[in-house]
Amino acid sequence: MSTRLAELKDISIQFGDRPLLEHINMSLHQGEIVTLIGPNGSGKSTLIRTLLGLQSPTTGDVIRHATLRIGYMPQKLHIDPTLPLTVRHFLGLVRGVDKRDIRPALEKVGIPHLEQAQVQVLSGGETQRLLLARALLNKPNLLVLDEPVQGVDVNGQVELYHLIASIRDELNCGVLMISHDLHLVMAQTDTVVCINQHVCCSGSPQHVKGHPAYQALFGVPGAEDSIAIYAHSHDHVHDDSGEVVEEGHVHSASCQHHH
Ligand SMILES: Nc1ncnc2c1ncn2[C@@H]1O[C@H](COP(=O)(O)OP(=O)(O)OP(=O)(O)O)[C@@H](O)[C@H]1O
Repeated sequence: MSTRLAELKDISIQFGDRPLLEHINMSLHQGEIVTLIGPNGSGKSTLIRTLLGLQSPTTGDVIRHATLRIGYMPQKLHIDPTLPLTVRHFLGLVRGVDKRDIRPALEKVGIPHLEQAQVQVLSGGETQRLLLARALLNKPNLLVLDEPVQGVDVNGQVELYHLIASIRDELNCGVLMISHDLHLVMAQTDTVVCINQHVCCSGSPQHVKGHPAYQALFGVPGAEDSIAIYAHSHDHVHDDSGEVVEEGHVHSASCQHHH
């Protein structure tokens, strides 16, 4: 059994009187890649922010192992476009960074040739690699990646997921990441957690892909017409057969949370 790094225990989050997350349980281990998947606005980033301590849960606990060191890759790079800033300088801004670690981090993510490039001119894929390099500078044992393949074409996404898996192999770190495409990420993930307010289903990618709750949200593989990942409207919820339920969440035997 690998070392447990962190645990989310019965996390619920409410904004005003709107419940966003309900009774989420999740564990993160050394050497394991966990992928969070769920519709837009389902609370994935909020859950990650809760793990990071940036968001307080309404109820529930975040348990962090004493040795936990998180390397966080945010969803977006916010940089003033008029500010001249090289890749090397950008990484040098990380608090407590040892400048000797910059070059190896860039090598690890495959962009050492961009050390002197301006960050504003990087392509989508290069920008994501830079953010990944920054997350690695802290010598983390848990990488937390909020949509690491954002703004990258399909081939680039596959490459990035391979890169993340090879970094996991090399560092034996844990990884928690958000993805929008189970099919692209499934070869490089150990565990998938599908959330839509609560944990709809979780387990191996194969298990989740075949689960009715996943299929209700993302469509049945092969039935192209029913795939509606981005067109999905969330003013309603589904039960596990995919039926639309007007109000509230309907519990069923496949729900993996406490009733
Ligand atoms: N501090 C906050 N106060 C009020 N509402 C918030 C707060 N933080 C997040 N929300 C709301 O919670 C919802 C979920 O946001 P979140 O970014 O966690 O979803 P997500 O699953 O990561 O979405 P996406 O896939 O679109 O990135 C959004 O409607 C957001 O506006």
